[in-house]
Amino acid sequence: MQRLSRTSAWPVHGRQGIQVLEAQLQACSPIPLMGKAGLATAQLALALAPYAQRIWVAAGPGNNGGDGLEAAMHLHQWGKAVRVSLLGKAQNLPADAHAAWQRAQAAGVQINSELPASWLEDMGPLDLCIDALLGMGATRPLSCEMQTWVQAINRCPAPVLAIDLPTGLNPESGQLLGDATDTALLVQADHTLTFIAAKAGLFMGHGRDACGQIWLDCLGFRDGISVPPPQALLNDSKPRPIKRHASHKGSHGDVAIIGGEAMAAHGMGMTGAAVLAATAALHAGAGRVILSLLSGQHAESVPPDLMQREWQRLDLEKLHVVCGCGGGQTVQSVMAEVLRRSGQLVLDADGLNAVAQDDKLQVGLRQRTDAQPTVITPHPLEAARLLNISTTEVQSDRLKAAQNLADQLRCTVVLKGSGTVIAAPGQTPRINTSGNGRLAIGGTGDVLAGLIGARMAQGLGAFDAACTAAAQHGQLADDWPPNKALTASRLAQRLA
Ligand SMILES: NC(=O)C1=CN([C@@H]2O[C@H](COP(=O)(O)OP(=O)(O)OC[C@H]3O[C@@H](n4cnc5c(N)ncnc54)[C@H](OP(=O)(O)O)[C@@H]3O)[C@@H](O)[C@H]2O)[C@@H](O)CC1
Ligand SMILES: [K+]
Repeated sequence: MQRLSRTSAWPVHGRQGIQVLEAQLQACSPIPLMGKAGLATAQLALALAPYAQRIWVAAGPGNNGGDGLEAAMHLHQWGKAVRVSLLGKAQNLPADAHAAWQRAQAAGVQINSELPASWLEDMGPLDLCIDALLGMGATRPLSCEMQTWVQAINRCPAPVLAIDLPTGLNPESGQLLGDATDTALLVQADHTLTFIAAKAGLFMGHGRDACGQIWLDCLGFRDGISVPPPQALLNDSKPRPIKRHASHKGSHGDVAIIGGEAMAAHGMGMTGAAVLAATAALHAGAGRVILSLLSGQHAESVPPDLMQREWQRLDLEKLHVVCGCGGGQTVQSVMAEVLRRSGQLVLDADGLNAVAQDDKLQVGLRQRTDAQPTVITPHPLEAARLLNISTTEVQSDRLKAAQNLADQLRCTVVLKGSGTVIAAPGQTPRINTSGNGRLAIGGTGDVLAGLIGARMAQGLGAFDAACTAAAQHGQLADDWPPNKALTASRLAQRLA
């Protein structure tokens, strides 16, 4: 068993991949995998809460419940006061889970079909709750009874350990089951012990909030098991590019930021977005950073390190261009030329909206050559516009949406949001695991675009630059002092 960390590119598998692995693991295991899963759960429970005496296991009607029954048996045998609430009838449990129920009963575990309220008084306050209601078999909206049980777990003041995944979570998308929107219908776990392989839903959407610390037990994985291609890899953190002594400003690339129209349609000046992207590129170590405001004006009060130049005077072929940031409608008029001429390109925000609205620009993006790598950084709504689907469809399969976009537009895609996905043609997508809700403020996307531009300028390929930048951007937010406000400008200035 291991704590999933950010230092390794863990493979992520969907239902089918897990089933393929499961069958092979079971074939070479002398005991049912459920026995291993239950023992691992009990061991983790003991390690997390060594002094816990009173433990409640909420067990569901399938094999996830079976894992819970196995865990309950071990914890009972180790001297804990364990109560199991079983949702459903024991005779309806699948075979392995039924066998686990029989073993737990024979060992003397107290199993009933009620929620704790009625029996808690004679037991005293709970020390730990184990969520074994639903796992990989969760495919439909929560039944009313299941909803009540989920809410009971969430009311429980004790820490919660979820088995395989928190109940209520769609294991593949990270959304709530059945497209529910009320997060009260999702177990909020402190720890999640997942089996066989990491699942995408744990790292995306609501999964990021609901899982707590994620642990993985591969249930006896060994050499010789044939592993299907993963759906994705977790985006491991990477070292920053090293700047050699024997280098000069020209060695670290020139980034140009094109954006910031004078007065956007809604009446607000948008130069700030471009300045943020430029500041990010500067602090991330690009050799030179040029700010080209579409307002045609020179911005006052920007760092003196930034050069300012009209976009028409830029040598686009030689530059790492970041285009879009606050460009409003004005950016539309420059897009064709930017797409055709820019050496390397990051497209963000208004640049993407311009592409979404204009088929010719989409053709222009697709026609960029291999020598003109491009990264686009849509949030879910921008991705939906580009794919001509709804935001809900994007969010229900973020991996697929990012990959479709990458294949259609022949570029690297950074699909932002909870569990940023990085995809490119011919690459296994990455799911970024750093970052948190403090990044959900205006301007942080501009900072990310500027950072990607800087990493490309320093010599990373488009996909690597996107992966490195996403990891670093999120990590900065994770390391941010809790009592200090995180703003986009501060974020840009903390880059290195
Ligand atoms: N197989 C193995 O080798 C191993 C499996 N392992 C463990 O098994 C787990 C997968 O088990 P699983 O496939 O039995 O699914 P599980 O999540 O328990 O749920 C199925 C039950 O729930 C019900 N149900 C579904 N949705 C519902 C809803 N919304 N609201 C209410 N009810 C709902 C569903 O009813 P149905 O939809 O069929 O009517 C059915 O009765 C996996 O996550 C891991 O923990 C480990 O031990 C390792 C080895
Ligand atoms: K569970």
